[in-house]
Amino acid sequence: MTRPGRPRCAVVGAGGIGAFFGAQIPAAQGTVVYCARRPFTRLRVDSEIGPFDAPVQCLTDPGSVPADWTGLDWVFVAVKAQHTRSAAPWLARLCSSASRVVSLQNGIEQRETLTPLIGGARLLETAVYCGAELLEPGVVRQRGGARLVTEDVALATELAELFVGTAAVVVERSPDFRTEAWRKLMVNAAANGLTALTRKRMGVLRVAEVGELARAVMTEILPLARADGAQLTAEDVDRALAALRAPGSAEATTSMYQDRLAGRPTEHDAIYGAVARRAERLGVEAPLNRAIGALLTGAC
Ligand SMILES: NC(=O)C1=CN([C@@H]2O[C@H](COP(=O)(O)OP(=O)(O)OC[C@H]3O[C@@H](n4cnc5c(N)ncnc54)[C@H](OP(=O)(O)O)[C@@H]3O)[C@@H](O)[C@H]2O)C=CC1
Ligand SMILES: CC(C)(CO)C(=O)C(=O)O
Repeated sequence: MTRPGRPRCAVVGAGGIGAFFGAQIPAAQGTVVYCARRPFTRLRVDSEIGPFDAPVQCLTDPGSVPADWTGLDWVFVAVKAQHTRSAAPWLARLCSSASRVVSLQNGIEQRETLTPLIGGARLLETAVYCGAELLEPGVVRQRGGARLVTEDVALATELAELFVGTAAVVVERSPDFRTEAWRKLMVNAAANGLTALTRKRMGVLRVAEVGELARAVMTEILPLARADGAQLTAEDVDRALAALRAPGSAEATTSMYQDRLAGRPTEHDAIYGAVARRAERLGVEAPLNRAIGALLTGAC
């Protein structure tokens, strides 16, 4: 239930993104509990504005969620897509129709996946632009800006209010979230797989042949995105590629690169698998995206 006073928030998956955005909620705006696999007792974020510590309350067992927390005000989902099902017990304990759930996950299938797991809660999807990495439980390194693009709905306004007073987070409401979701998927399809497969940072896209491959991967997505109602054009590909290849991005990593380097499973199904499924459904070809997905499946 929504209680008087500060909203209560939970972050399910206290990794780079979950811990970073949880730490950005000012204490005056809400209390945050982290639902994690590995416990931590302090939360330190190292960002370009300097390191700061955030208050920590961490749980590692969904069974330990107090009964009166069901219907928590805000629940942020920040596990990798392949772990959403394993996080279902947290969502079952925390969510009711009174809750607001924010997906911070990459991909275009969050609504489909999360809706059956969140007890009728209102769901806000986001496209997350933020480079964050969990160095160890409770220690996050974040670089560059932190932007959440959402639908232009009342829930997004409430989300923006939660971050009032936090210069580090921008919540941008878009009148055309479908286009924004596909734009983000297109960026992920170009950047995540190619950095993960080459095991190189974003600067690898500045290699001419790799940059051309990234362009082809994104261009292949255009007709699919348009068949799905998104308004993306070749200029969007140009802009996205220019941003990915900017000299200032060369040292940036991607979440998939981080997982590949650490020997963890990668989130390829939420990116390339999603492209393949949508292509199948809409009768569009996507051989390059399928090939990258297949390579990552083999690599993991
Ligand atoms: N990192 C980035 O820069 C960006 C990431 N994203 C997206 O954000 C989402 C989160 O990514 P990111 O933060 O990088 O991922 P991380 O792997 O850093 O964090 C995910 C966290 O979820 C935890 N987890 C996994 N399963 C469970 C479970 N069943 N219950 C509780 N916790 C669990 C993991 O635990 P453990 O630590 O034990 O593995 C990990 O700490 C992804 O969808 C990603 O694509 C989007 C934009 C940028
Ligand atoms: C766009 C990018 C590369 C960083 O925000 C990302 O979404 C990721 O690392 O998964």
